[in-house]
Amino acid sequence: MPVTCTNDCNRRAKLKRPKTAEKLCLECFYQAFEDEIHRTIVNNKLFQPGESVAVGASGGKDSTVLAYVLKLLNERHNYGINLVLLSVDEGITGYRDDSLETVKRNQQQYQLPLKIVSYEELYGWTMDAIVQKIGMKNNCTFCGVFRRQALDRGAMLVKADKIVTGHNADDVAETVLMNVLRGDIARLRRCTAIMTGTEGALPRCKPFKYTYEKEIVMYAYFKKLDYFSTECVYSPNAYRGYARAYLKDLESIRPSSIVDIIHSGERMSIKKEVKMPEQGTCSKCGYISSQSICKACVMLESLNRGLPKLAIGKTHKAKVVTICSNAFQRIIYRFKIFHELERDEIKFV
Ligand SMILES: Nc1ncnc2c1ncn2[C@@H]1O[C@H](COP(=O)(O)OP(=O)(O)OP(=O)(O)O)[C@@H](O)[C@H]1O
Repeated sequence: MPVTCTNDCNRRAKLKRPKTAEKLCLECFYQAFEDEIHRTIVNNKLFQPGESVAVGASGGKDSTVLAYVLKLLNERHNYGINLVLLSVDEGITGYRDDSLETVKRNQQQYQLPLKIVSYEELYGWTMDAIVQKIGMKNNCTFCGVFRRQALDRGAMLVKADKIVTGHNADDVAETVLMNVLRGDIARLRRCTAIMTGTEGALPRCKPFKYTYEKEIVMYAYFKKLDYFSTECVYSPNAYRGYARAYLKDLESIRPSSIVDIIHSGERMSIKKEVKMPEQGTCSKCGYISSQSICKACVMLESLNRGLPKLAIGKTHKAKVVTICSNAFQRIIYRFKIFHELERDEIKFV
């Protein structure tokens, strides 16, 4: 017998909501999904009218749904924000080049401006070249550090007031688990924040903090959104993979586990006597950093000196490398190029 929608709308249920187990028709699912994100945005005051918001657009399901839903909610609820798609081209052949094609199509479909920045122009290195130097192990560390900074640099180029990313509830819960397992108190405190970077850096927020990955996939599927679904060719990402597998097991037994872990992370308090890193700025590039030299500069220098492994692991080892070198000149040069780019009129693809 056909099941009717739990919302008493008399339509046939088409799916079971992963988060609540409600049996819903498509219309009620879309409404519930969009309303939840709207409530997250409003309750956490994520946007102010007139703001320019850069959507970190990788072409994957999360950021594609994010761009689509933000455009829709902005029009439906008059947030008054200006959305810009911002993509980082890490230089990964067979992965990012294809996904950027998806972002370019999204730009046409959603009629939003698009800015692409690349590791090559910012750092003089593509991920393909980095992997050739350091191999498959630890390359995600380089990529993550460079991407974080590249997104900020790109957002500054388009004069954005903040950045939004497609990190979803599963991502946040995995990160809580990983930080507990590593005893990383500083990151544990930061990772559940819906908005970070309010002290000095460009604010960065996660409107999908409470949105389940399974629901994002369902939404993209039923709405027939155009997204790219291949995994990065360089990211076995072992540690997160275990946290993810564990979380999926928990979710299958108790779907609320994901949001429960996020709430646990939010409620954990840190003893006053625990010393937390202090935010300052990098003495080389001026980017926000809790060390005198930011991680991106340390990594870049180690790459340029042909000693990339020194940038992985303990910071003091890496610092020794950065002190003595004419590679500093190369960094200055890179950032000079960057500032020249910055002065240029921004051209949207
Ligand atoms: N190359 C990139 N350019 C711009 N934004 C990016 C890029 N890579 C990641 N992001 C942003 O960071 C978020 C989380 O990235 P992650 O690598 O975890 O991918 P993901 O969970 O597969 O997300 P997606 O499905 O959007 O690719 C993305 O949703 C996106 O907003």
